[in-house]
Amino acid sequence: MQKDCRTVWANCLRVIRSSVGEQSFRTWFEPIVPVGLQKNLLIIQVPSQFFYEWLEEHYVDVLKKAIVQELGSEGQLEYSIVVDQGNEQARPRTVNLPATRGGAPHRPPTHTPMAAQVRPMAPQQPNGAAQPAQQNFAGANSAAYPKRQTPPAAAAAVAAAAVAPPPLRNPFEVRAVSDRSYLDSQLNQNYTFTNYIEGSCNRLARSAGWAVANKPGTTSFNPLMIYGGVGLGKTHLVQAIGNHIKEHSGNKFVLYVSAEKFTNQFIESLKTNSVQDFGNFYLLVDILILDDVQFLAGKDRTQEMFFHIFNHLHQAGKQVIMTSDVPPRELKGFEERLLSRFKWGLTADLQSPDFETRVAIIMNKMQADGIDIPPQVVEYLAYSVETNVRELEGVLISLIAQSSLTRREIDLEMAKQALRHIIEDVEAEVNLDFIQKTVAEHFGIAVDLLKAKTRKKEVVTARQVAMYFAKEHTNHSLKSIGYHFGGRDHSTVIHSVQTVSDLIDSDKTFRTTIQELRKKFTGK
Ligand SMILES: Nc1ncnc2c1ncn2[C@@H]1O[C@H](COP(=O)(O)OP(=O)(O)OP(=O)(O)O)[C@@H](O)[C@H]1O
Repeated sequence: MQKDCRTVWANCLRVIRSSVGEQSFRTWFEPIVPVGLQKNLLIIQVPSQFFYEWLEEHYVDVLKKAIVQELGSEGQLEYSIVVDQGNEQARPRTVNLPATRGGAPHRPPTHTPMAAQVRPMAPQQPNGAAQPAQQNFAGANSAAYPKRQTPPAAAAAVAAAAVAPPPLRNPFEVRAVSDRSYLDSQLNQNYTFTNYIEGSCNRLARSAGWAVANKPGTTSFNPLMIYGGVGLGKTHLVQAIGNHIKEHSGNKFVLYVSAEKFTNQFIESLKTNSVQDFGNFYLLVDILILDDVQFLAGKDRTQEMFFHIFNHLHQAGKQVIMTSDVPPRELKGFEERLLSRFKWGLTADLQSPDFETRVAIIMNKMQADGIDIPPQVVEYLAYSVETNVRELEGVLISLIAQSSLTRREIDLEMAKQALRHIIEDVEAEVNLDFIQKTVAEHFGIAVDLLKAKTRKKEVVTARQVAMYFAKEHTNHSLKSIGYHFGGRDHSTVIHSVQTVSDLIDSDKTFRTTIQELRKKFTGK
């Protein structure tokens, strides 16, 4: 009697089931649909390119064994891969199967358009994106991750009685997870769009983030890559996106993970032979936020794993969001195929906040803590800490602590003290105060005169010299230097620096004065 493809595949499944674990069987073999049998060629349909690659990498021998048993040594297997028509970028390319390694030969995979497939268990998303394996994984045994969330109060009793799994001991402990609300997103709820101050430094990144937060996976910003220097708000922004999605599309599983944690978990899974659980777990995710992706540099195997996960999620219309300290083109130690994927969507940078944004950030933080500080203190802080929002926050925290310890109102003097302690390392020992004091002493004038309006010649010269050294020995911008010299603008600072440079060239006595002063700042 002529066999049909279903019977052949059912027999193959029996062989496979005896060779792989239950979890793997459900995850990797149950979703496969037999779609054709031509003599000794069995055609099976798999939900995605990733799925196909995974089978090839991990189960090729098991599949061969099953095919040979069922169709004889001439038996062949062909994969038909479901293609997401609505997402050309994600369209898998034809992949040639590796040369036969004994047993049944393979044929290259064919790619079945999503529309042509008949699979009730893999519904299409509204945007037409294929939703292949992931749906099935969610219902099947899956790898659970960090800690469970507390179920909402109303559901707590039912949950406790019905499913409540015991606390998970390790991140990838395998257990049935039919309710994904048990999975913790690892998001910090304090990071929101509301408290993320917008400025010209972050406008593009913020609006792209907002678009993604409202339509995850369906904009062309997939992946969304945010890059920028230390402490400029990358983590805040991507977590704000995650929190917004969680709040507005409750059933989506958002996961925030740092690249370092991802790497450590992956290494752990290698040690404990649970790489598949690791992979399975990440396939559950609807929105994956990977922070500090530069950490993956040079870590080939972790990159490879991330590559597969990325492909699968992207192809299934899931959103991927990443941060990096440099733009993708400057990332070193990455495989080209991964770098090229980073550039598929939108890359947006974060710059150091400008003065007005810094003022707004300070005001916002102070308001959130219910603290009032005089405008001139806000201005002083905003002028003094220019490059890094985290540092700015450090000064604020220190001010708040001091004010509550000493029961004093925050004033300019206290702000100066706080700055001295906190940004010492930025300016080293040579800070603006020291320069002003040293130069004033040298010229025999009071420090305050450097900041005053007077235009007496000896004061003007001393002021110009102090500005010159401030430019040479501190990290302050021209604008900030001007501010610390009585609120002068940056063109005055440029003019001062130029005047001093010219005098050094033309006036020997003046040159000696500068050399003496410089020794006090450099020790040489
Ligand atoms: N535009 C902003 N509005 C409000 N707060 C901000 C803004 N930018 C940064 N911050 C705050 O600055 C601090 C540092 O930000 P964050 O940790 O997001 O920086 P990062 O770029 O991820 O730093 P790193 O490079 O060290 O990972 C956070 O407390 C964050 O809330």
